[in-house]
Amino acid sequence: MDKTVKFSVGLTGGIGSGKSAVATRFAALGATIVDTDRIAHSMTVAGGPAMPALVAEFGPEFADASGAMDRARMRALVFSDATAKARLEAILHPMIRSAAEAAGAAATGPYVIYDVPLLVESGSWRSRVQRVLVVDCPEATQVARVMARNQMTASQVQAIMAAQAPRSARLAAADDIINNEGDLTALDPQIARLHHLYLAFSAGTITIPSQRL
Ligand SMILES: CC(C)(COP(=O)(O)OP(=O)(O)OC[C@H]1O[C@@H](n2cnc3c(N)ncnc32)[C@H](O)[C@@H]1O)[C@@H](O)C(=O)NCCC(=O)NCCS
Ligand SMILES: Nc1ncnc2c1ncn2[C@@H]1O[C@H](COP(=O)(O)OP(=O)(O)OP(=O)(O)O)[C@@H](O)[C@H]1O
Repeated sequence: MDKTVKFSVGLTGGIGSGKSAVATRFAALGATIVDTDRIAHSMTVAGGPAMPALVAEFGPEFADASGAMDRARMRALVFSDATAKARLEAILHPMIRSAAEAAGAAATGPYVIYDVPLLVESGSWRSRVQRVLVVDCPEATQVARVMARNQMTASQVQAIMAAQAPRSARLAAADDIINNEGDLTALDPQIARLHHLYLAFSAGTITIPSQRL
């Protein structure tokens, strides 16, 4: 591994699994977090760098009156039409990847956590991180949490889950797993243990298993 590149972890999990809750806690311990959902949002605000290409591809009705992406309209389209989802991703993913890499290169923490919902689905992300950390909870818990957070119906949440890798595929790709079935306080000891492991990897006092290099 290039010594100038910081040790990096790809944090992933299905919608509503608890990635943001986990990332916030790692940040409190000093890790640098690069949140690809947040980057994606910044690309699609009014005047955002992806907006000209999105309007050209999908039409002006996919921008709201301010010029930002109409997220509800785009969500309804892409989670019922796989081709439209691929067209959206073809515009956004390269932009998200390069902004995420720039943020990672500027990291001030001892290691970097890239929060990437689609890490298992995307070969290019898997090869960019040294370690894959999966946040896991039962699918019924994901549905309940997202329904409560976003005022969505169960079938709307299930349509998004159907567009993501299955739970079994994510678990098979994991180097580390955080179980988020319980309450939020159950995260803390799991995160403390992994933080010490990642500090040791980043300091070189433990060797990273070769299959991740
Ligand atoms: C589809 C969009 C318009 C829905 O917007 P919305 O505000 O409702 O959701 P938000 O962006 O906050 O994403 C919430 C969650 O949806 C899931 N999700 C988002 N995009 C995708 C996708 N392309 N495929 C599968 N799941 C997705 C993730 O679990 C994500 O954490 C938006 O997610 C989007 O622009 N997606 C394309 C960019 C992308 O792939 N982002 C994922 C991170 S790289
Ligand atoms: N252990 C928990 N107990 C109760 N609520 C939780 C727990 N973990 C997360 N939540 C809540 O569930 C919702 C989803 O969590 P969070 O936003 O962290 O998931 P996420 O994986 O980042 O979601 P997304 O894929 O949509 O970005 C939030 O409202 C959060 O507050």
